[in-house]
Amino acid sequence: MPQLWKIGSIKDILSRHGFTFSKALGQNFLINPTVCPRMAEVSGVTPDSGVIEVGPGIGVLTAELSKRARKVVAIELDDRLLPVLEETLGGRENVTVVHGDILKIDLKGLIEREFAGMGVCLCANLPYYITSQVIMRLLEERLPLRSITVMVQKEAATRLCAPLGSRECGAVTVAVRYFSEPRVVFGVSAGSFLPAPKVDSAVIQLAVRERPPVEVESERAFFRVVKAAFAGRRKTAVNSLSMNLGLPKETVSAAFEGAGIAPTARAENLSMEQLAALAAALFPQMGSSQGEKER
Ligand SMILES: C[S@@+](CC[C@H](N)C(=O)[O-])C[C@H]1O[C@@H](n2cnc3c(N)ncnc32)[C@H](O)[C@@H]1O
Repeated sequence: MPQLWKIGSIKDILSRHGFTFSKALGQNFLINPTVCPRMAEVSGVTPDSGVIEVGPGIGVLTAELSKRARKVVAIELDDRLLPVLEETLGGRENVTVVHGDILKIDLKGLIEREFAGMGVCLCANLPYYITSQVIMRLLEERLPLRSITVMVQKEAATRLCAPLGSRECGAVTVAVRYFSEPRVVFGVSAGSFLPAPKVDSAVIQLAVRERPPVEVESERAFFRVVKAAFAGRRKTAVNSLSMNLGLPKETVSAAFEGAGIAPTARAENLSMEQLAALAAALFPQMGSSQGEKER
């Protein structure tokens, strides 16, 4: 097993395999030797738990996770990295590398098959082009994950962990807070990666909630309202909801009045409870979108 943390050996492995970085696959590999142990340390992984990693790259984080977990399953899309991972992680018996796409793979089945009887965490330096999609998939499917610890771009970290009511808050912030309690754990400079991206990064952690903080009759209606409210950032929430849900302004205004919300409020001023109250009031008037199923 080569000493992975040295930049020289990382470059050497990659050049021996003729590997070139793919920007399209978000390939910025960690070369700062302190980041992976720190991430693995805060990930919540224990000797009796399992961990899923998205995009192991050449396996620097995987190796740290394998020292602390009972089992690691690392899902990598780029088949060019499979022989590299065979070289770097081949000797580790508690690591399984799966060739697949995190957005398509059957994660529920994988967890049942690979981690029977274990608590499971997810820890990854995410490919940034699919940050929100990956996080929303993990949360919406209600996978039995204890926590999700991921490296994301600094701006994404701020947005995903923003408190409701702040300027950075968006529809994805509400969704993340509905399913989890998020926090920024530590910042990571752009120079910690090869190649160095243009922006800094941060590790965030989502502690998955057992129960959402508000009760909603229909999650579909709730998230349609959230998306519609935040879709017109410079408009009042009444105007955004009316326009994006195709409802008369009077209907939306009445829902605001009924919930005791000022008609001038913007989406970022609304609390989770207020968004839930609006969804409950507007739900009977909202036609269902094609192909969407009630939960
Ligand atoms: C930011 S790099 C992280 C690599 C490594 N974990 C590290 O920290 O050095 C993202 C990794 O995700 C992989 N990847 C990109 N899209 C993916 C997808 N849809 N499913 C699984 N892996 C993917 C890339 O090939 C790359 O290995």
